[in-house]
Formats: sequence, C-alpha cells, structure tokens
Amino acid sequence: MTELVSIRVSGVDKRLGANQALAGVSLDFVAGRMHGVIGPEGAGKTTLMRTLLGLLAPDAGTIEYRMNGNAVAFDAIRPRIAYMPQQPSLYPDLSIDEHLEFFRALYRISREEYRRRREELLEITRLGPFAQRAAGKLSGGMYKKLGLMCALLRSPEVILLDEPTNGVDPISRREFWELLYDLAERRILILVTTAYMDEAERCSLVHLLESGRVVAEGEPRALLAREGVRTFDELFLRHAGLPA
Ligand SMILES: Nc1ncnc2c1ncn2[C@@H]1O[C@H](COP(=O)(O)OP(=O)(O)OP(=O)(O)O)[C@@H](O)[C@H]1O
Repeated sequence: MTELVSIRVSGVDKRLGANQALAGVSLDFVAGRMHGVIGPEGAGKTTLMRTLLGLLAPDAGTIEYRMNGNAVAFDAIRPRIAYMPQQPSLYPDLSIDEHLEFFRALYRISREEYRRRREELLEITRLGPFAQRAAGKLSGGMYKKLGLMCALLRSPEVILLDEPTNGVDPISRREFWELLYDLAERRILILVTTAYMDEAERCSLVHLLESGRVVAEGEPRALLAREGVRTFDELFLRHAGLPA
C-alpha cells in the first residue's frame, strides 16, 4: 500500500556563498498531489529540492515530513523519496538494462520485485525496444526517461523532479507528462520544477518562486483568476517586473 507523504516547509532560509537562495520559504506539499514549483533561473528551485532531500541544511526554518498524517523523522522518509536531478548522471556506455540492473543492486531490490518493476517501467516509458541501447546513444527525451526510470525503480512515495523536460522535444514532453499523470494516480506526492509555463497548468497546485521567495501559489486556474492574468507566461513576466 502506498503511504501518503506530505511535507511542510516553514520559514526556510538558505544562503549559498553570497546568494540568499531561499528567503523565508513556507510551502505545503499535500499528499497525493502534483505540485509545480516554477520560477526564473536562479529563483531557488534546485536549492529547495536539495534542502527537501537533506542534501543542504536550512540556515533557519523547519521541514516537517508526515506519513499518513503522522510526523516522521527524515530518516524514515529518505528511502521513500526519489530524485531526478536536472542533469541525470547516467553512464554513457551502459545500456538501459545495465542501468536498471545497476540501480537494482544499489537499492537492493529483490529479483522478483525487479522483474515486475522493470517490465512496468519499460512499458510506461515505451523504452522496451531500446533496452540494449547505450545511454550515450539515446535521444534527449529518452535519456530523461531513463533518468526517471532509475529514480522510480524502488517505488517511491515522493518524487522530486528538477526540470525533467528541459530541452526535450514537444512529443517527448507530452509523453513524459502522461507518465507523471500515471504516477499521480497512484497517489504519489510529485514535486516538479519547470521553466515551461504550459506545464504549470498541468499541475494540481503551482508555487511561483522569485529570488528565493514564494510570490504566488494556488490551483492553476484559480491562481490566474486571482492575479488577473490569462496565462502563466503573463504571471511570470509580471512578477519579474517585465511587460507581458
Ligand atoms: N553553490 C553555490 N554557491 C553560491 N551560489 C549558488 C550556488 N548554487 C546556487 N547558487 C545561487 O543560489 C540562487 C538559487 O539557485 P538555484 O540553482 O536554486 O536556482 P534555480 O531556480 O534552480 O535556477 P535554475 O533554473 O537556473 O536551475 C541563485 O542565485 C544561484 O546563483
């Protein structure tokens, strides 16, 4: 059974060198929903993800993780979180199958569970026919899908995706989103960062980050209506102080 995981971020600050990457960020990530964290380059999206993953410690503020409504320690949650970084670090010479086998060993997944997951993932990503192809010879979209497969191999309950569709062609982008909807139906908490404003509309809740602060958030349609704009492009430009 999937455990329902939620995350509450309260007043988190994080300074990196001379930059205040996060400045008093408070956010509620609700179990089973697809959250889009959007914002321009340097807004703090990656820093937020790395903080949620425990890779960076906040300078101030707290992050609370809940499972089925009960507060749990980060250590209990960590194995349930999958992360797909902006540039998945895959091995160019290893095939798709060799990558999956590598992560099976790393995550210590049983052979039986692995066979089931492998088949399922190859089917949903439609990468089955390419299972023997080296990662270095995959298209950009396929490469990203392989990154996602490696992250999903151990059935996470939370998945953090940092700009998963950046630089991917529109068809692969659409396929990728179908894949995310599929995951959302399993009540996995999904956090996705994106710089594509059309993708913001695909999320159930959107949070706009700007210079390390949350400047607007809500359900996509309601948020646009409240801000008096028609598109996320307009919202984005307005918050950046630029004419639409
Ligand atoms: N290691 C670092 N040292 C100093 N400053 C950093 C470091 N990493 C990031 N920053 C700065 O922190 C701020 C937030 O960066 P972050 O990478 O979180 O933004 P982002 O929204 O993910 O941007 P992008 O979409 O370009 O990845 C930026 O001003 C960035 O320049």
